[in-house]
This record gives sequence, structure tokens and C-alpha cells, in this order.
Amino acid sequence: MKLHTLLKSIPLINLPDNNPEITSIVNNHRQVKPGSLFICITGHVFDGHAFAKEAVDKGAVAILSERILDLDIPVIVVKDTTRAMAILADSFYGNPTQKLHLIGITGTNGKTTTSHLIETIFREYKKVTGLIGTIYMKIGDRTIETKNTTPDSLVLQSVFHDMVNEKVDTAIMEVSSHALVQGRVNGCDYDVAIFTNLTQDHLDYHHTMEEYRLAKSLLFSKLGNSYNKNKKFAILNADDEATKKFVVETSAHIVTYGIDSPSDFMASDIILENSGTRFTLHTPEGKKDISLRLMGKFNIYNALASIAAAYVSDIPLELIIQAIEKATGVPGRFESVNGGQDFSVIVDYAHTPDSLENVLKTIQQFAKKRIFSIVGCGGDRDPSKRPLMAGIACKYSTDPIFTSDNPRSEDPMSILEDMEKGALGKYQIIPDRKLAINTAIQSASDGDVVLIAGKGHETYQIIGDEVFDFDDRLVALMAIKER
Ligand SMILES: CC(=O)N[C@H]1[C@@H](OP(=O)(O)OP(=O)(O)OC[C@H]2O[C@@H](n3ccc(=O)[nH]c3=O)[C@H](O)[C@@H]2O)O[C@H](CO)[C@@H](O)[C@@H]1O[C@H](C)C(=O)N[C@@H](C)C(=O)N[C@H](CCC(=O)O)C(=O)O
Ligand SMILES: Nc1ncnc2c1ncn2[C@@H]1O[C@H](COP(=O)(O)OP(=O)(O)OP(=O)(O)O)[C@@H](O)[C@H]1O
Ligand SMILES: N[C@H](CCC[C@H](N)C(=O)O)C(=O)O
Ligand SMILES: [Mg+2]
Repeated sequence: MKLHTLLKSIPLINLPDNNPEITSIVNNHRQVKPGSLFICITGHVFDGHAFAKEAVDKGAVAILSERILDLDIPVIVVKDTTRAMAILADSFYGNPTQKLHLIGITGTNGKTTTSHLIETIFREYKKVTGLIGTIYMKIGDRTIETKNTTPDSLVLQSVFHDMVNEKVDTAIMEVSSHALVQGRVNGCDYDVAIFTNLTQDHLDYHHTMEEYRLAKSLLFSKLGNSYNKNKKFAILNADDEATKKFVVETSAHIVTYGIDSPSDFMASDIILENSGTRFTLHTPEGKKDISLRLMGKFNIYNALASIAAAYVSDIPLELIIQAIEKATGVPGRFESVNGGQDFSVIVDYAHTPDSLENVLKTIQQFAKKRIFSIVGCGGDRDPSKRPLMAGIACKYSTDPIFTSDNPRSEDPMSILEDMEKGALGKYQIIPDRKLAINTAIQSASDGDVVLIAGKGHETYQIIGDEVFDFDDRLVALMAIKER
């Protein structure tokens, strides 16, 4: 695509005299090839402008920058390169989201689970699906590795482009609050936007709960503002306080779901069982008894949101119910580890106070004796959640063990000290995660439950700058075998 054609998508921009052919757009100088447009991003760690010269040496033919740079190729200056990048990426890849039925999910907890449930329903309806989220990106059955829950706009639009080429009909994606604030999803034309819930997390980045809520609200306030006149739907959790604000911030058609508040899709007569949940589903088409293979009340919310999203996407209710009843768990979410032991071992991705409380309350329903909870808090992440998570582990388990969960650049002992400030009663501190898991598994006996929280599907432990292989499920299995 010619540079001038590409730049037309940014209103009122000054076109440079030269009009080279742009063969790729990149924001990391290592990815520059002859013909690239290199976008300089002012990041949280690096200033991409510092790599502009190296980009030219590697063959970049134009630079998008936030300041004038003295280079021999066209330098286009804009106020905010990150936001301009999203517009250019959308244009460069042929506005792919306008060709997809796009479902976005935001909220503190439940995005990954809900996205997988929706994927299951659409696949049952024989749709070709795309998925973008924490665990991986998927085009049909093909999985693609990912670093962020919501990738940057260049990766995002290029994956959407591949989805269009590979005949994907519906794309389902998790939309993190970081992505909304950083404009990673600008240019995405959502048809359905889902809100799961808002509880404490990421206050290191968003500072206050209101700022965090406003980040989430961007998904809804922008919904319905595109040129695409298809009907847009905001699917909102009626039991969450934030919904009251979102309803006045969107021009989309509102559909609600909930358990306690009157809503379009409701669950009543809930029975929580050891192998799943049962409830009566209320829909605009009447009532139906449902049996889910997923445990915990929180998963009923995820199921309701998924059912509503499929319903507004014109999938017949009967088929939606059939599919949701078949849906099995998501990797690392309430995943049982079975090595023939006479107690339960559960690996779960709970890394916020609310999710930890939900999971431990669910475990309390079936634990016959002791509950061991192995809990840590990530380094370089919201420190204010640390004492809260420790307090919850102490409140809902008999044997809390505090350990490390991706300490990153922080000293593991200082993270544990932050956790201890919220601890109550007796607890153990075992900084080495493997030792913490081994200790719990060696001590557990018939009828006990061992919860290993925080890392779920992760297969690594980040200590300093190093990434070590570490999979809670494999470590637990090994410990069970060694008993
Ligand atoms: C704090 C934060 O959100 N950072 C994100 C941000 O990075 P950044 O733009 O600040 O990047 P940077 O590393 O400072 O680099 C600046 C620029 O220099 C370029 N560069 C840099 C080095 C070099 O040698 N050459 C070079 O060209 C980089 O490519 C970049 O363009 O933009 C990047 C691209 O989108 C993200 O990958 C990165 O996520 C980091 C890795 C991260 O850990 N983010 C977490 C907090 C996050 O975003 N989490 C949410 C999920 C949260 C949840 O829901 O629980 C997520 O969506 O993943
Ligand atoms: N609807 C829900 N409400 C509260 N907690 C939930 C809900 N769904 C799942 N959880 C808990 O939160 C954990 C994370 O769930 P999930 O991965 O679906 O959320 P997420 O929003 O994608 O998280 P992340 O932002 O880290 O990607 C689960 O392991 C479970 O403990
Ligand atoms: N998306 C979350 C994942 C946290 C997972 C936990 N294991 C940690 O490393 O803190 C984050 O980046 O904050
Ligand atoms: Mg997720």
C-alpha cells in the first residue's frame, strides 16, 4: 500500500512529498524489513524514538513519530503514535473487524472463561470462530502464542486479517482495561460487548476504582459509534454496581443478566454440586432447567453472559443450551489434578481478592476436612491486593501457605511481607513455590482439598528477568507421585 493511501485514514494529516510503498508496519525496530513503516512508541519502559535511526539502517522507508526527527526518509509527526497506530493498522489490514461478527469481553474476572463458553456455543452452531485472550489466540483449531491478554493494535489487526482470510465468522476476544486505556482496540468494530464484573485489581496502573471502571467503560461508550449500522449489544451484569453507570454511557441496545437483580437472562433455584451446577434459566423465551459442568456460582454468571451473547447473535436458544451443558472447563480454571490421591488438588487462576474468595467458597462446599490454599501475589502488580488476598486465604482455608507467584523485578520476601499485613491466625510462608506445593500435598489426607491459586494455565515462573519452566499442574502431579 502506498504511504499516502495509508495516511488517508488519519484526518487532516500533512502528507510528505515522498510516497513509498509500505510493505509492513512495525513498532519494534527488530522487526523492521526493507519497506517497513516504523512507528515510534513512547512506552512505559522504552522510548521507541531512540530506535528510529536503527530502523532506517534496517530499511524502513517511513517513520511515524511524536516529534520531528532528523532522518533521510519521510517522518510523519502525530500527537499520539499509539492511537495513530491503531487507525493505520485497521486500514493497512483492510478493516477486518467490519467483516467479522466481533464479541468483546471486559471485566475483572471471568473473561477467559466466558470467551471459551461462547466459542463452544458458536462452534456447536457450526460457525468458524476466532479467539483472542489470555491463554492463546485461535483461528479455528489453530492456536497462536500470545504475550498479552489483548495484544497491541498491530498484532490484533493482523490476526483479524488472517481470521477473515481463513473464513472466520465470529471472533471472540478478551478486552483488558490496559488495552482500552492504551487504545490497543481502537479501530475494532464490536457487535457485542460483555461486562463480567468489576472488583479490585490493577490499581498500580489505574490508581482508583473509578479510573479502573472508566477504562472498562470505554468498551461500551464507543459501542454503536462506528459507521457500521448493524445493531450493537451491550451485555451487562445487572448484579454489579458498575452496570448502572455503563447503561447511561452506551448508545448500544442493552441486555442484562444476573442472579439477584431482575434481568433479561436470569438464574434462579441454583444448586451447587460437587461436579457442576444446576439452575433455572429465565430468558425472553421462557424458563428452562440447566445443568452446567462448571463448578461455582461465579460460573453461572459466565454462563448467563455467554447465553445472552449467543442469543443476540441469533443462535437458537435450544442449541445454545445444548452447547453450554456440554461445555467443559477451561485450562487452569478450577482444574483438578488427579494422580490417584484420596484428596482433591485444584489449580485455579484466581489472582484477585474476589476470584480467590469465590473459589475458596466453592471449595468449602465440598471439602470434608482441611483446605490447604497456596497463594502468592505477582510482582510489579497492584500491591494493595496482597494483604486482601492473604486475609481471604486465612479466612476460608484451614492451612494457608503464602508463596511466590511471578515475583518479576520485586524481592519475593517483600511481596510476602505485604501479604502478611492482611494475614489472620495461623499460616505458613514458603517462598519456593515447588516446596509450598510439595508441603501441602505431603500433609493432605483423605477428604482434604489443596488449592493452588494464581497461575492456572501458566507454564512459567518469572523471577527477575528470567523465565523458568513451572507448571502448577505438573509440579502437583509429581508431588502426588512422590507421596
Ligand atoms: C505496562 C504495559 O501495559 N505495557 C504494554 C505496552 O508496552 P510499552 O508500549 O510501554 O512498551 P515498551 O516496552 O516500553 O517499548 C516502547 C516501544 O519501544 C519499542 N522497542 C523497545 C525495545 C527495543 O529494543 N526496540 C524497540 O523498538 C517497543 O516495540 C515499543 O514499541 O504495550 C505493549 C504492546 O501492547 C505491551 O506488550 C506491554 O505489556 C506489558 C508486557 C505488560 O506486562 N502489560 C500488562 C500489565 C497488561 O497489559 N496486562 C493486560 C491484562 C491484564 C488483566 O486483564 O489481568 C493485557 O492485556 O495483557
Ligand atoms: N464471573 C466470575 N466472577 C468472579 N470470579 C471469577 C469469575 N469467573 C472466573 N472467576 C475466577 O477468576 C479466575 C480467572 O478467571 P478467568 O481467567 O476467566 O478471568 P479473566 O477475566 O480472563 O482473568 P485475566 O484478567 O487475568 O485474564 C478463575 O480462575 C476463577 O477463580
Ligand atoms: N493478567 C494478569 C495475570 C496475573 C497472573 C498472576 N500469575 C501474576 O503474575 O500476577 C496480570 O498480568 O496482572
Ligand atoms: Mg483472561
